[in-house]
Amino acid sequence: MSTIGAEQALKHLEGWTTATSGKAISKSFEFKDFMDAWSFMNTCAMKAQCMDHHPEWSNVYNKVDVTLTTHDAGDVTEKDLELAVFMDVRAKTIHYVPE
Ligand SMILES: C[C@H](O)[C@H](O)[C@H]1CNC2=NC(N)=NC(=O)C2=N1
Repeated sequence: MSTIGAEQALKHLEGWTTATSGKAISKSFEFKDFMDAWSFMNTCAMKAQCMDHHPEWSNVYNKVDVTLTTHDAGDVTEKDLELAVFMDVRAKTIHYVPE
Protein backbone atom coordinates (compact mmCIF):
# COMPACT_ATOMS: atom_id res chain seq x y z
CA MET A 1 0.00 0.00 0.00
CA SER A 2 1.38 3.43 -0.85
CA THR A 3 1.77 6.14 1.74
CA ILE A 4 0.56 9.48 0.43
CA GLY A 5 0.40 11.58 3.62
CA ALA A 6 -2.43 13.78 4.88
CA GLU A 7 -1.60 16.88 2.82
CA GLN A 8 -1.70 14.98 -0.46
CA ALA A 9 -4.95 13.21 0.51
CA LEU A 10 -6.63 16.51 1.43
CA LYS A 11 -6.07 17.84 -2.11
CA HIS A 12 -8.67 15.32 -3.28
CA LEU A 13 -11.16 15.82 -0.44
CA GLU A 14 -13.59 18.41 0.90
CA GLY A 15 -14.24 19.02 4.59
CA TRP A 16 -11.46 16.80 5.88
CA THR A 17 -8.63 18.08 8.07
CA THR A 18 -5.32 16.69 9.21
CA ALA A 19 -5.18 14.97 12.58
CA THR A 20 -2.56 13.26 14.71
CA SER A 21 0.29 15.56 13.52
CA GLY A 22 -0.43 14.89 9.84
CA LYS A 23 -0.54 11.13 10.21
CA ALA A 24 -4.33 10.94 9.90
CA ILE A 25 -7.32 12.75 8.40
CA SER A 26 -10.58 13.58 10.18
CA LYS A 27 -14.08 14.72 9.35
CA SER A 28 -17.31 15.25 11.31
CA PHE A 29 -20.43 14.12 9.48
CA GLU A 30 -23.87 15.36 10.50
CA PHE A 31 -27.16 13.75 9.51
CA LYS A 32 -30.87 14.37 9.95
CA ASP A 33 -31.20 11.96 12.83
CA PHE A 34 -29.76 8.83 14.41
CA MET A 35 -31.18 6.46 11.77
CA ASP A 36 -29.37 8.31 8.97
CA ALA A 37 -26.15 8.32 10.99
CA TRP A 38 -26.56 4.62 11.72
CA SER A 39 -27.32 3.84 8.07
CA PHE A 40 -24.15 5.72 7.07
CA MET A 41 -22.08 3.79 9.60
CA ASN A 42 -23.60 0.48 8.53
CA THR A 43 -22.72 0.97 4.86
CA CYS A 44 -19.25 2.30 5.67
CA ALA A 45 -18.63 -0.60 8.04
CA MET A 46 -19.32 -3.06 5.20
CA LYS A 47 -17.03 -1.14 2.85
CA ALA A 48 -14.34 -1.07 5.57
CA GLN A 49 -14.66 -4.81 6.11
CA CYS A 50 -14.40 -5.49 2.35
CA MET A 51 -11.26 -3.34 2.24
CA ASP A 52 -9.88 -4.80 5.48
CA HIS A 53 -9.37 -1.16 6.42
CA HIS A 54 -11.23 0.18 9.43
CA PRO A 55 -12.07 3.70 10.58
CA GLU A 56 -11.68 5.14 14.04
CA TRP A 57 -15.03 6.73 14.69
CA SER A 58 -17.58 7.74 17.27
CA ASN A 59 -21.28 8.48 17.09
CA VAL A 60 -23.51 10.74 19.17
CA TYR A 61 -27.12 10.78 17.90
CA ASN A 62 -26.91 12.37 14.40
CA LYS A 63 -23.15 13.02 14.38
CA VAL A 64 -20.33 10.71 13.31
CA ASP A 65 -16.72 11.78 13.92
CA VAL A 66 -14.27 9.88 11.71
CA THR A 67 -10.48 9.60 11.76
CA LEU A 68 -8.68 7.64 9.06
CA THR A 69 -5.11 6.41 9.17
CA THR A 70 -3.32 3.22 8.18
CA HIS A 71 -2.03 1.56 11.32
CA ASP A 72 0.35 -0.72 9.43
CA ALA A 73 2.02 2.30 7.76
CA GLY A 74 1.67 4.79 10.62
CA ASP A 75 0.51 7.32 8.04
CA VAL A 76 -2.21 8.17 5.51
CA THR A 77 -2.27 5.85 2.50
CA GLU A 78 -4.37 5.39 -0.64
CA LYS A 79 -6.66 3.14 1.38
CA ASP A 80 -7.58 6.07 3.64
CA LEU A 81 -8.28 8.23 0.61
CA GLU A 82 -10.45 5.52 -0.95
CA LEU A 83 -12.47 5.11 2.26
CA ALA A 84 -12.80 8.89 2.70
CA VAL A 85 -14.15 9.29 -0.85
CA PHE A 86 -16.60 6.43 -0.25
CA MET A 87 -17.79 8.10 2.98
CA ASP A 88 -18.30 11.46 1.26
CA VAL A 89 -20.33 9.90 -1.55
CA ARG A 90 -22.39 7.87 0.91
CA ALA A 91 -23.03 10.90 3.16
CA LYS A 92 -24.31 12.88 0.18
CA THR A 93 -26.64 10.21 -1.14
CA ILE A 94 -28.05 8.92 2.13
CA HIS A 95 -31.79 8.85 2.30
CA TYR A 96 -33.53 7.05 5.10
CA VAL A 97 -37.17 6.23 4.42
CA PRO A 98 -39.08 5.30 7.59
CA GLU A 99 -41.68 2.54 7.42
C1 LIG B 1 -4.57 -7.97 10.01
C2 LIG B 1 -5.40 -6.91 9.36
O1 LIG B 1 -5.40 -7.07 7.97
C3 LIG B 1 -4.87 -5.55 9.68
O2 LIG B 1 -4.74 -5.38 11.08
C4 LIG B 1 -5.69 -4.41 9.08
C5 LIG B 1 -7.09 -4.32 9.68
N1 LIG B 1 -7.64 -3.00 9.52
C6 LIG B 1 -6.87 -1.89 9.42
N2 LIG B 1 -7.39 -0.69 9.47
C7 LIG B 1 -6.62 0.41 9.43
N3 LIG B 1 -7.19 1.63 9.48
N4 LIG B 1 -5.30 0.31 9.31
C8 LIG B 1 -4.68 -0.87 9.24
O3 LIG B 1 -3.44 -0.92 9.12
C9 LIG B 1 -5.46 -2.06 9.29
N5 LIG B 1 -4.94 -3.24 9.20
